[in-house]
Amino acid sequence: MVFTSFAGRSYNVVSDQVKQSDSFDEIPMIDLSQPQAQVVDSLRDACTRVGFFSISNHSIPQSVIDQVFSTAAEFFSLDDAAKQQAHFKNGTALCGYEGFQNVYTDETKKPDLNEAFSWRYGPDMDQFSEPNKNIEESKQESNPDDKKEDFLTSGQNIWPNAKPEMRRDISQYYSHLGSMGKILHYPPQRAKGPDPPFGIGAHTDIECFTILCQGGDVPALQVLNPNGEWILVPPIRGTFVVNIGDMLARWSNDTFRSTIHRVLNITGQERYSLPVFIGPSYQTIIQPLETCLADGAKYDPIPAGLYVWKRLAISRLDKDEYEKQLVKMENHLTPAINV
Ligand SMILES: O=C(O)CCC(=O)C(=O)O
Ligand SMILES: [Fe+2]
Repeated sequence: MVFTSFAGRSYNVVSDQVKQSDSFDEIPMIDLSQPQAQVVDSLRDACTRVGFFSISNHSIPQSVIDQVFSTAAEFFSLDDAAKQQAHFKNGTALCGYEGFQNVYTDETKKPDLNEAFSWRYGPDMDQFSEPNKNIEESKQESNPDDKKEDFLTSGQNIWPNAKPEMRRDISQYYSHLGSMGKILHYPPQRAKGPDPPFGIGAHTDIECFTILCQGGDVPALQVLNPNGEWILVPPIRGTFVVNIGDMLARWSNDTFRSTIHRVLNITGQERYSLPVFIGPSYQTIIQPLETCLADGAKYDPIPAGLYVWKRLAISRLDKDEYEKQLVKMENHLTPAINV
């Protein structure tokens, strides 16, 4: 069976001929309190063989995690108008609220059965909006000639007016991490029948790596092993799941694996999760590292920001809007590749 992700990656070919030592049937757990050399060995194995691992003893207080999940559940239970006010189409950074079936993640373009809210971190992202100011006030204060309309490097987050404390709780959680964060809500879905929807369709992540917290005890995240079997990532309170994304796979010339995963919530319970996608500065050129070129470079250099923008925009904007914005984004980000 050949399985290409939305990114069209090729090593995600799966077959029943794979040697056992090259496959996996469970997600490794790495205890960060172990001696450093042991942690490094476990990381190397997990990143090169599996592309996914869980971490324990990470030192982020459980109370901060519980608080952000309770804020998330309250936000998703607001009425639709309150959530639409923070819709990503009201901003410039492709961040904000995404309703059910607004986005597709897998290559079949089947809409995802989740709603989500995402934001980015950066000193510029919130400079116009005090915690309780709404987006209209924020827009009036911004200078239209300013480069603030540029995507990614200096766009603005939008926060829902109906829940001002959401920004505080998310920022507190986020200050322990970095890059772009998201909260997702997956309703229970039907288990049987032809062509079932997915909470998130099969995909690989875009940035370098993802740190994901699964809320509650709702097993639904599945990872594809090289034998073509879907392996469950069990939710374990007090741990995070970490997975390699496509940028780090490109950077390491596929030494590190960016592994296909999906969400199927057939537990009958509501599920919430909180991924943070971590990458380099959006001006960085991602080019296979010299130490990983034994088989020749598999990828051309790309500017990180343009890569992220294209991957996000293709499943969120209609064709005309995508083409229109692409020109702007290429102008904004392409010079960096010639440096
Ligand atoms: O909700 C999850 O467990 C996974 C989310 C995910 O894969 C993503 O947002 O890229
Ligand atoms: Fe993902």
